[in-house]
Amino acid sequence: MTDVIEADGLHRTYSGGFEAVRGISFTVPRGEIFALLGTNGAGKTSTVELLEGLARPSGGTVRVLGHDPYTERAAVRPRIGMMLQEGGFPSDLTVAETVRMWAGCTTHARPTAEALELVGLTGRAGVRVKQLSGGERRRLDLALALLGRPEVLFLDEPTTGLDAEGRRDTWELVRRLRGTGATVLLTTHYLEEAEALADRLAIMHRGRIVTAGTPAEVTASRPARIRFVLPEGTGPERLPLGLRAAADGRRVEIRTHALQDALGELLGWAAGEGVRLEGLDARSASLEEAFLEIASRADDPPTADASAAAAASSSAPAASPASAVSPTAPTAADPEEVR
Ligand SMILES: Nc1ncnc2c1ncn2[C@@H]1O[C@H](COP(=O)(O)OP(=O)(O)OP(=O)(O)O)[C@@H](O)[C@H]1O
Repeated sequence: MTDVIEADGLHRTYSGGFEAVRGISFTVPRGEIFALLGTNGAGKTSTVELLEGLARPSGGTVRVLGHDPYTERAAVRPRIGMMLQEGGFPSDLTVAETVRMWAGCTTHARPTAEALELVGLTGRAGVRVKQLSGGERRRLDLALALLGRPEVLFLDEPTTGLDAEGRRDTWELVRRLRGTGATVLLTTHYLEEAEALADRLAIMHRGRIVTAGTPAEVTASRPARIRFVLPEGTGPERLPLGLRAAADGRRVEIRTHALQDALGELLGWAAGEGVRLEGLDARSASLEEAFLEIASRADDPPTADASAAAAASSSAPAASPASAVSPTAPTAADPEEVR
């Protein structure tokens, strides 16, 4: 499969010297949905803007559809769709007028009715933008991003502000677009969104990719968890040796990479001893746990990023130690950003 997005050792340093993106590398093949996750301020939007060609990296290279999206903008722009975190529309235009205005600047634009239908805004065509709800504005944003039938779609938090139904409609639409061969890179704060949609994902923290891979690969490295409460009079010391994990009084939590074995041992012991395990709950690791563990980390040394991400996904290599520079060491000067 051809890689339509290639980021190699990307850095972005803002004026003032703050390095928001610290040497990240990943590739996205054609027809894949790739999600960038991370805490607030992790550098997702800063990265997406580099991929969209809205800013020039201060280090490293970006290729979208084989071109540099910043220096070869004319070659890339007609083939990509962008949904920024905050779209700015003239608020007095109606929804349909907004789409028509945008269509005027788009090569081979979809008909207005088709674009509105895709995002479920047909019934709101005559409504002024200022009267739309936040979720409807997000959908209008999406309609504009889809107008030019893009081969590559960048969606920065596409479902923020949408209700549960709107979110699911958007997921369905994104899947349909993938079905037509589009490549989608999205950022999201919703872990279930990444889990439901993404073929692969990367979790960013403080400007670096800490882990990357399929949702299953990312969670596989985390231990599963068994929780239960022992009955009165049964102390955790009575548990089989291998299961005497972190116990807080009668409350027991066991973390294990062999869930079936541990659960089998526990249930066998409970049956043999006639012990009832209250509130027994066994679950595999979730993306949320992986995310929270990463989010709680202090600023890791760059080398830790490289090994973690490389282990998680060979196709999404992390920053090489050589390319990870000090956050206070900008490479050049520029009025708006250090390039
Ligand atoms: N123009 C700017 N000048 C200086 N610093 C900036 C600028 N834009 C963003 N930053 C900083 O860069 C860091 C990364 O911001 P970015 O918006 O890329 O993060 P994010 O992962 O998209 O966060 P969020 O989830 O909150 O949208 C933040 O610390 C932010 O304050």
